[in-house]
Amino acid sequence: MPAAENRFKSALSRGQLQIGSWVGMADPYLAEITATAGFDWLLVDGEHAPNDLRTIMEQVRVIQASDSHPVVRLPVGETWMIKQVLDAGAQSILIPLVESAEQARDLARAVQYPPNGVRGVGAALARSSRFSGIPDYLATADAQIWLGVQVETRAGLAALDDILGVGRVDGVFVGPADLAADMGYLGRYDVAEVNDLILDALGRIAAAGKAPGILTTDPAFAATCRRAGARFVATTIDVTLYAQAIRQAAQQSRDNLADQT
Ligand SMILES: O=C(O)C(=O)C[C@H](O)[C@@H](O)CO
Repeated sequence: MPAAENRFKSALSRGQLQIGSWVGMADPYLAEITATAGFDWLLVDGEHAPNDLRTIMEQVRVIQASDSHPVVRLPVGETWMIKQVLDAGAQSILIPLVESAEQARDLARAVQYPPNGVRGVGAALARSSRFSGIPDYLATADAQIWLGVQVETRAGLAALDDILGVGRVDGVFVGPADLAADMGYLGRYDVAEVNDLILDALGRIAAAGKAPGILTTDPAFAATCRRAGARFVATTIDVTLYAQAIRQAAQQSRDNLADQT
């Protein structure tokens, strides 16, 4: 029996649009609720949400039991961290702040077993192999891992063509918040100069045969990114969605009941 098919990777390689949401609540119960929403993929955020290996694994587990696919974003592309989340059963990972082909090549090695890579061999006792329940795991795991890298600085964009030349990189996510900050527009998402660079990058990524990705909660910009070639598109962040909704609910209740005495 081989490693489970990575449906996100298969869909992207067929050119299919994958619509996703950020999952930053750092809680499996809430991830399970989000996994009922019908997104193609959910980003379990280990970079900016207060997650550790166990909370990531628990969220991966509940999302894998749904029709959505978990993508784990690590805080940094360390080989040992990548090994741990892959052993915990993640098949898709996204690594922030990649600025060179050398860095991308290191990541490519980290997601593969020898001789192609350096992933440590311990799956026999890990969730990834169903605790040795997948006899062909070691021989088939590499092919089902999806590696995405984030290009989100001017240095990263300058190295984009080199990064795209790294065969084992499957997708490139352009990070609008970090790119804007790097360009001197901290906290701004409406700067034409930044958006033009994002759209240009998405087109170059698509032209290189890789999956281009983006996160934007602006529907009009999401549509523009899609037209520029974006294939994995996150349109929602659970934390901000909840924060807005609960604040609005509180205000509406206050407005409704204020004059009723
Ligand atoms: O640069 C970006 O944009 C991202 O990398 C995504 C953010 O980290 C996301 O958490 C929203 O701010």
